[in-house]
Amino acid sequence: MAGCASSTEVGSAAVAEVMFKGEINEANGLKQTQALTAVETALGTPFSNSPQVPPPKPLVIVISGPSGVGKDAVIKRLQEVRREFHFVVTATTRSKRPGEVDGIDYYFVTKEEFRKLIDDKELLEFALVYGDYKGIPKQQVRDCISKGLDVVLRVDVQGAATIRSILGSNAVFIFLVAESEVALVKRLAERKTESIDKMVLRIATAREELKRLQEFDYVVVNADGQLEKTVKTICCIIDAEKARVLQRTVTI
Ligand SMILES: Nc1ncnc2c1ncn2[C@@H]1O[C@H](COP(=O)(O)OP(=O)(O)OP(=O)(O)O)[C@@H](O)[C@H]1O
Repeated sequence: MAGCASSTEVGSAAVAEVMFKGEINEANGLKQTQALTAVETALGTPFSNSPQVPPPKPLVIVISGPSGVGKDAVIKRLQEVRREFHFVVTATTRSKRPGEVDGIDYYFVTKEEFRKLIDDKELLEFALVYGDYKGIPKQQVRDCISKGLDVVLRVDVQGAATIRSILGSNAVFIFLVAESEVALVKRLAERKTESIDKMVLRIATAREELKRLQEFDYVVVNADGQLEKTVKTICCIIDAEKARVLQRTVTI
């Protein structure tokens, strides 16, 4: 009977078998360390203590969606719950507003500096917004990736398309939607930042943007009063991306 065998009576493989059947104890004289040595001997190589897989690669996560859907609100909350992420700071040519801090709210640059960034192809994407330029400097993303940090970008749907043309499937693209158009309108109205004309433009644009949903990897519904759930879903997506066998690799 296997339970009665001693280490001198059985071969290494048999000892291993005994051990894994849970039949080893001090009483039968076979110490666990001896058994493990026997397993190693049977295997022919020592047990390895190295991680079984390399650490996950840093991610570039692009959060997009129509105006008013809640991109800023979601990112603000994400910043609170996942402090290890780097939230890219946009460069802008507009002048600093009271309370804004250079390097935290925006990188405030001159039009000449911005033009040089465009000429040097050093922007992931840029847009002219009400006469001022806004863009995402590539260097910030490069610096984070080289330090192994995950990067979160917040862009409109057109901006996401531009980034996709540069990074392809190497970034993770998340499309935020409201639960309905009515909910989106209500959210924009409650924000009280839009005139009627601007609301018309934003909702008409949102309809067009929704048609581009297929270009994204994930869609997350940011339902009314459910900001926490939205952020939790995004965290789950990021965790799942970290567990992918084929990791995305960003090079820019
Ligand atoms: N889940 C939610 N439930 C209720 N209100 C929300 C939710 N998410 C965001 N909001 C509110 O909706 C309004 C629009 O959100 P936010 O400004 O974050 O949208 P945005 O997508 O960043 O818009 P834009 O692209 O125009 O800057 C804000 O007043 C915000 O507080």
